[in-house]
Amino acid sequence: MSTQQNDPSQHIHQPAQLGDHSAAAPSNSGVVSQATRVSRRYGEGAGTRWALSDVTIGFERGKFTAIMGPSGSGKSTLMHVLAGLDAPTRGSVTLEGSELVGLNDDALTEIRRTHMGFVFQSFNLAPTLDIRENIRLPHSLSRKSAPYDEAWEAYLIETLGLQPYLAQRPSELSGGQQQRVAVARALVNKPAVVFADEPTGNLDLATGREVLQLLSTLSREQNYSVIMVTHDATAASYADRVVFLADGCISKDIPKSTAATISQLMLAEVDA
Ligand SMILES: Nc1ncnc2c1ncn2[C@@H]1O[C@H](COP(=O)(O)OP(=O)(O)OP(=O)(O)O)[C@@H](O)[C@H]1O
Repeated sequence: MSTQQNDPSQHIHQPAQLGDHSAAAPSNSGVVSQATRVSRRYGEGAGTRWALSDVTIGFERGKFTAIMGPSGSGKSTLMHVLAGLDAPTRGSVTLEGSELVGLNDDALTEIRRTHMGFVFQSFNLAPTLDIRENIRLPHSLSRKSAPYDEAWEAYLIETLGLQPYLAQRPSELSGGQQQRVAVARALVNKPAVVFADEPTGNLDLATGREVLQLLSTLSREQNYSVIMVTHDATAASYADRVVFLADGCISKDIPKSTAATISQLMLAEVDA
């Protein structure tokens, strides 16, 4: 991997402010999550590292995108910035046309609970809650005044095959079962976007495929966007689009491809 860094400070760009969506996709477009000229710097002086350098990318509703790239290329930073978990040094990040940059932590937390879902490699279920309580957690924690959609919960439980486990604790379930609970929890508030960080990393091959198939089918059916960070070319082959990062920049952006093609492109990135 090249250590050459693209210094985005050469670009003069003022981030859009709250209510000013001039730099963002309009909310009625197909783009649900958008980063515009986003840079993220870590450290100062000689130790400066640009984890992201002037990245512009939009993610469409109903589309499943995989983000790939060598270790240290900026995948997690991009996902964290898109989810409002990390603030960019420069640039604009919008969700459904609304600016996230500049919002305080409480506002970002509420947006994450009501408009985003998260699926992690390590499942991250609450160990003391039973499965039904875990599925309902994003709704219980949010200030959302909308009534809980029992029919939607029932659909998720049925589709994900969770009925037999509802009264159990996460530790009593297998990894695959726990990840299906995490998928239900991620979808319970009908998010605009689901962020998945290596969602199959702790699953066997068959269970991993099942989880990816569910994420992909549900995103199409329910019209939410999935943004998945992965090192696994097979997992990325379930996506409608594969974006490659290298040294904090987007190096390739391709439509749905086979695992073999994605592997070859990944190898080319590592060798570059
Ligand atoms: N909190 C931090 N402090 C300092 N540098 C950081 C921090 N987080 C990330 N970086 C640096 O930013 C760059 C991008 O990191 P990032 O975690 O986004 O890469 P990644 O592609 O997700 O890597 P991996 O595949 O290994 O998880 C790396 O050089 C990393 O060392």
